[in-house]
Amino acid sequence: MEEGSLIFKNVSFSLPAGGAMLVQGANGAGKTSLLDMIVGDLPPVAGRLIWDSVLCDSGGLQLKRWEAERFCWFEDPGLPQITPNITVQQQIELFSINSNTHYSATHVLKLMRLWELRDLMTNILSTGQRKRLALSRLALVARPVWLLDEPTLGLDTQSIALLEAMIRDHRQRGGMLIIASHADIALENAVSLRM
Ligand SMILES: Nc1ncnc2c1ncn2[C@@H]1O[C@H](COP(=O)(O)OP(=O)(O)OP(=O)(O)O)[C@@H](O)[C@H]1O
Repeated sequence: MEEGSLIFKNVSFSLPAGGAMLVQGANGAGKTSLLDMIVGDLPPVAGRLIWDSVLCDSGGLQLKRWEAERFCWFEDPGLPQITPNITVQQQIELFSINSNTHYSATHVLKLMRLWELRDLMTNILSTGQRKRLALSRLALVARPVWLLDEPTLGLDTQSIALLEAMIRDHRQRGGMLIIASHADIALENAVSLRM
């Protein structure tokens, strides 16, 4: 993209508590950029984001503060969230620090099929195993909005089913979800946004 060119326009959506939106579009359509905008990493040229009837201006700092409080950001491949040279269990415990989790570390290790791997160093995990470890942060950090960018890449069928179950649980608790994905993922009553 040349500097100053428009990636997308006329994008509008609203989400209620428990709502989900699936963002789809060709490579380069702007799906990741939209998620960056919501977080506040990328100020929009025009437009507005309203949260709980409060207008968020495009000040990145303000939205970054929101990110810390309100969002759980998961970006493929999720690897920056994984700390090298510690065990899987230690990583789960790190994710749990200062979190208001609904679950124990043991529960999440079992839930994410990481229990057998708990003493392995994060460096030697396979792609899908690392991805499952990164996704376990979703269960450990209770946030009202999940922003997921291609979360199923590298996951086997069983792990995708796990993710779908986590999403259902999150939504039943009133959590919201915005997901950019090229893959089919089971989402009941999801709003679809085509870019
Ligand atoms: N930091 C940046 N500076 C300049 N252009 C960028 C930057 N980040 C992304 N772009 C461009 O913005 C456009 C949208 O990129 P984006 O990553 O949002 O697309 P996407 O829909 O998520 O694509 P994909 O399906 O391939 O992941 C692309 O043309 C990309 O090259």
